Amino acid sequence: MITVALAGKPNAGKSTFYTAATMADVDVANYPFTTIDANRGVTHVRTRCPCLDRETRCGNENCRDGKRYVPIELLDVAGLVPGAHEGRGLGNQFLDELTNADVILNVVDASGGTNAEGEPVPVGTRDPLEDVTFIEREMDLWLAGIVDRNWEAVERKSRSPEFDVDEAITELLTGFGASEADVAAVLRNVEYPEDPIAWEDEDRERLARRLRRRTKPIVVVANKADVAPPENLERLRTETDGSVVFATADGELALRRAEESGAIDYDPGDDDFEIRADLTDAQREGLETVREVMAKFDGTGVQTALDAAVYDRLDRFTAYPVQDASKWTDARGNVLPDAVLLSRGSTPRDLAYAVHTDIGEGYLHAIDARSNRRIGEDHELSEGDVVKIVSTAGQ
Ligand SMILES: Nc1nc2c(ncn2[C@@H]2O[C@H](COP(=O)(O)OP(=O)(O)OP(=O)(O)O)[C@@H](O)[C@H]2O)c(=O)[nH]1
Repeated sequence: MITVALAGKPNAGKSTFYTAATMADVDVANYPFTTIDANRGVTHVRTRCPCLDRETRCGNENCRDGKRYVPIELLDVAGLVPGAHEGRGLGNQFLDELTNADVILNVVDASGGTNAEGEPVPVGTRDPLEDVTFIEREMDLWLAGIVDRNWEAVERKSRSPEFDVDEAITELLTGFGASEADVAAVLRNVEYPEDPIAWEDEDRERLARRLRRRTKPIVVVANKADVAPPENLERLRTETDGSVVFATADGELALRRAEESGAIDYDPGDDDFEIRADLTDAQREGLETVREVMAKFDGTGVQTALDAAVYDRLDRFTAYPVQDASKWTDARGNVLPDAVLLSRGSTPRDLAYAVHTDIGEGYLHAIDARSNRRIGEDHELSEGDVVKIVSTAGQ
C-alpha cells in the first residue's frame, strides 16, 4: 500500500490532520490495517468511481454515491525541529521513519503563529516559507549524513579490483528506501569522481539532495489557512513550486466529527456540507465558520493534499480488476470490489501482479470491461479502467 507521511515542525497541525484523515476508519472494522500502531493508520485518496458510468451505484463500502475512496497508509511523524538531522529533539529517529514513505506532506503553519521550534508567537511573525525549506534541508542533511557515515566502507571496497563505484553507492543507498533505478537515474545526472577517496563533502551532499528529491516528493500543506494573513497565502502561492495546498486541518476534524454524529452530510473532499440535525447556536456558528473557509479554498484541503500527493506527485492512477467483464463483479457478485493504485505506464500484466502476487506465468491476457475487448500486452492502462484478468487459474 502507498504510504504518505506527515512531516513538519511541532504544532503545525500534523496530529490534527492525521486524526481527521484516519477517523472514518474507526468504523471500517473489517479492514486489516485500520490501526497499525499509534501513528500509522489508513486514510484514502478520492476519485471518480466507474460505477457512475452504469445505471446503479456499486454499493462498495468505499464508494459514496460515485465518490470512490481508495485506501492508502498515513504516517504521522513527530515534530521536527531545526538540527533534527544532528539528532536534536530525537530528530534522527523521526527522520528515519520517513524512509518508509513514498511521498511527504510537509505541514507548515501558514499563519506564521509558531516559531522555528513550534512555540506560539503572534500570528504573522514567522515566515512560513522558512518552514517549507527547513524540512527539505533537514531531510537532505540527514541523507547526506548517512552517506557520510558509510563512506569509509565504500572507500575500503574501492581497494578491491572488482570495485564499481556505481554498484557500491547503489548498495549503500537502497537500504534507505531508494530503488536501484532511482540511484542509477541520479548517478547518470551528476558528475562525480570514479575514486571514492577523491569525493568531497559537496559531492556527497549533491548526491543526497538529488536522491531525496527523486525518492521523497513533497506536497506543501499550508495549514491554519483559516487564520493566515493574506500576504502569507500569497507568498506561499507564488514562491513555492506550485505544489502547495491550503488547508484547515481542524476544520476538517470538526466536519468529520459532525458527520459521524449525524449532524451534517459531508464526504471528505467536498467543497461544502449540509446541516441535517438540530444544533446548538455555538455548534452551528462553528460549522458556519468552517464553511466560510471552505468557500475560500474549495474545501478544507485535507483530501486535496492527499490526492495531490498520490495522483500528482506520485503520478498514480486507479484501475479496477473484476472477474466478470459484463457485470463488473468478483466471484461473489460484489460490484467493482477493488481499486488499485498503479504507476503511470502500468500494463494489464502489472495490474495482474498487483492483485495476485503469485500469478507467475499464469497470466494469459486481459479484457477491457468497458468495451469487452481484449487488451494488448503493451497497452498502458489509465484512470478508471475496469479490467478482467484472464489467467490459467481461471481468474
Ligand atoms: N487555526 C487553526 N488551528 C489549527 C489548525 N490545525 C491545527 N490547529 C491547532 O494547532 C495546534 C497544534 O496542532 P497539532 O495537530 O497538535 O500539531 P502537531 O503538528 O501534531 O504538533 P506535534 O505533535 O507537537 O508535532 C492545536 O491547537 C490545533 O488545534 C487549523 O487548520 N487552523
